[in-house]
Amino acid sequence: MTVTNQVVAVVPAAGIGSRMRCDRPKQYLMLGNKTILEHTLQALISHPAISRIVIALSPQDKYFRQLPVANAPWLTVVDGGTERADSVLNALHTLNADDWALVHDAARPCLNHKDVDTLLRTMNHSEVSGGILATPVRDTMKRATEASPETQAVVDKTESRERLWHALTPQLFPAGALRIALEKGLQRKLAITDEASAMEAAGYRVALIDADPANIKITRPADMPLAAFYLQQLHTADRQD
Ligand SMILES: Nc1ccn([C@@H]2O[C@H](COP(=O)(O)OP(=O)(O)OP(=O)(O)O)[C@@H](O)[C@H]2O)c(=O)n1
Ligand SMILES: C[C@](O)(CO)[C@H](O)COP(=O)(O)O
Repeated sequence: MTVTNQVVAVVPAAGIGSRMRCDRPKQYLMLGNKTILEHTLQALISHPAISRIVIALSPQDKYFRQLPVANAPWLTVVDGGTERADSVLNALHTLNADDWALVHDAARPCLNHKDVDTLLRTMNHSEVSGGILATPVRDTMKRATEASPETQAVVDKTESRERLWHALTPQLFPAGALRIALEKGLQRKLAITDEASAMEAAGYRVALIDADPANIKITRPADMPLAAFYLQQLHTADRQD
């Protein structure tokens, strides 16, 4: 794959944010003077390698059209699907097969450009088919026993954290190969929770890029003050660069 092929950002933003337990989908919660989604879109479109973003929105989304970015010329909107993978697949149908798809969660606004630069360099590595931002696990990992929501969770066993990483986003793959891998993974009813899992199931090698753990996915209420802090740190660093 050559670097002249276009890099298109794909942003799955059709979730309801149930774990955030708030009055709107979490991507529309405010962080400072913008919504989480606006911060994420800005982090992507301000990178020099990204000229277009395809965003997947819920067909019932009533918030997005109120945002100034809704009419951006570099933005294509598609319908999201039942699962995140369905939303990504719908977006991929608007890309050329030889585009590079840089898939990034709407719920991850604290993305820094240095990590994107490192990820883009995997496009030139012949021994992998793409790559993902990731961070090594730091804590001891416990597997719980089967339990009902009412019972106290107890440890079944301690899992080895040897070579164990948290997968983050963006995840970068050739759009054509990713589309086929996602279609096959969904047909096989595999648990496709990120793009890499579909590519792995299709037999591809995926690079792990050791990235800034500040690139958190805002999932639960406790993530909001942390994301606000990391965004402030990012903007301070940008002003100093
Ligand atoms: N059918 C879906 C489900 C999720 N997403 C997006 O995928 C990203 C990561 O998903 P997650 O953090 O799980 O978001 P939600 O599904 O909204 O959260 P929850 O699981 O708490 O409902 C989010 O930007 C979300 O908007 C999507 O585009 N389409
Ligand atoms: C894609 C992802 O952010 C990588 O960690 C994660 O799999 C999304 O999972 P979710 O359950 O859809 O939030």
